[in-house]
Amino acid sequence: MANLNVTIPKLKLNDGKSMPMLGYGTGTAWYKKDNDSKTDQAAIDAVKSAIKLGYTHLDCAESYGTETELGTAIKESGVPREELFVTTKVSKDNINDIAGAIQRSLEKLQLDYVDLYLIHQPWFTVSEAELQKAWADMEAVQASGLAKSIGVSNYLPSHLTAILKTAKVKPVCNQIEFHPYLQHPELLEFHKQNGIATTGYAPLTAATKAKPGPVDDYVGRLTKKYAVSENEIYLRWCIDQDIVPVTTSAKEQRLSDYLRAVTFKLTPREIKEINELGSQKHFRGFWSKRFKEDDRS
Ligand SMILES: NC(=O)C1=CN([C@@H]2O[C@H](COP(=O)(O)OP(=O)(O)OC[C@H]3O[C@@H](n4cnc5c(N)ncnc54)[C@H](O)[C@@H]3O)[C@@H](O)[C@H]2O)C=CC1
Ligand SMILES: O=CCc1c[nH]c2ccccc12
Repeated sequence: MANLNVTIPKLKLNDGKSMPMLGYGTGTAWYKKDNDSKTDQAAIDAVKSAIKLGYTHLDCAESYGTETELGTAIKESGVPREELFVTTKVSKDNINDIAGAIQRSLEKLQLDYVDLYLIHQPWFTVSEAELQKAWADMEAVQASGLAKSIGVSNYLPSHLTAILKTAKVKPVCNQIEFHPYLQHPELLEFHKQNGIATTGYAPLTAATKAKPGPVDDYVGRLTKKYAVSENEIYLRWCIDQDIVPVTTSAKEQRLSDYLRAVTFKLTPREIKEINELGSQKHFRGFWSKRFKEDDRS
């Protein structure tokens, strides 16, 4: 397998830290843990392959049940801690004990700190005051040094507006589902106005879950032009818009292929064409019951 020896570019965050612009996720369809107390060797091996290939941005969450495996993989990889960017997320079960949740996550991860700590979803804190309290608890985690940066996931403009009213520290990012069939133009504009970076999960949806679709033919032509697969076009389409895609696979070949996304650049016209074609279809693969049917933000 070709090790491309690529350099993954970094995105500067609003707190001065930097995030590698291609993430490797550990909470996905390929990995389903049937017993939370058992360590899964396949998951450890998959993360180690990713790190060996050059992935440094590693995305996790306490809900995934993979923090122990991620921690073991990091340790066994031998890569110095400071070369990695590790994210985990607090789950709804622990939203009233964020201080305890980060400690437990760090223990499983065998780390002294995470680079990024996120609130996984907003809807369990229904009132504005509860959203604000949870965010203040995140700020305390950052002040304690256990998370270098703090952010949110699956937040809508209304949730962000609520926390920004009382925030001492702005979220560095909002991790949202992002692909041509879920482009969130208003939310992205809100992020831009407030200096909040966008991290995009499920970036390969148009190729893996939402076919056939209006972008298929055009993206097919781009695969020939750039001699890459559809997956890399979708990853590059994110990166070229300063959106950090978080993808995954247990297959080493696929992980190696994804890295080609940092070896070429789409033109502004190609990005615009994918945006326009993609807007003709709406598809949400995650949390659809939590978002209102008509909510595309
Ligand atoms: N914050 C949140 O609420 C969420 C965060 N995430 C994070 O994002 C990460 C990536 O999410 P995904 O939806 O998996 O991203 P994705 O859209 O990049 O899909 C990756 C999946 O597609 C498969 N795939 C790639 N090419 C394929 C092909 N040609 N044929 C068939 N399958 C193919 C891969 O094997 C892998 O299972 C997660 O591991 C997690 O860390 C994911 C969902 C929600
Ligand atoms: O965060 C994204 C969705 C997801 C993937 N695996 C799990 C496990 C438990 C909660 C959520 C998720």
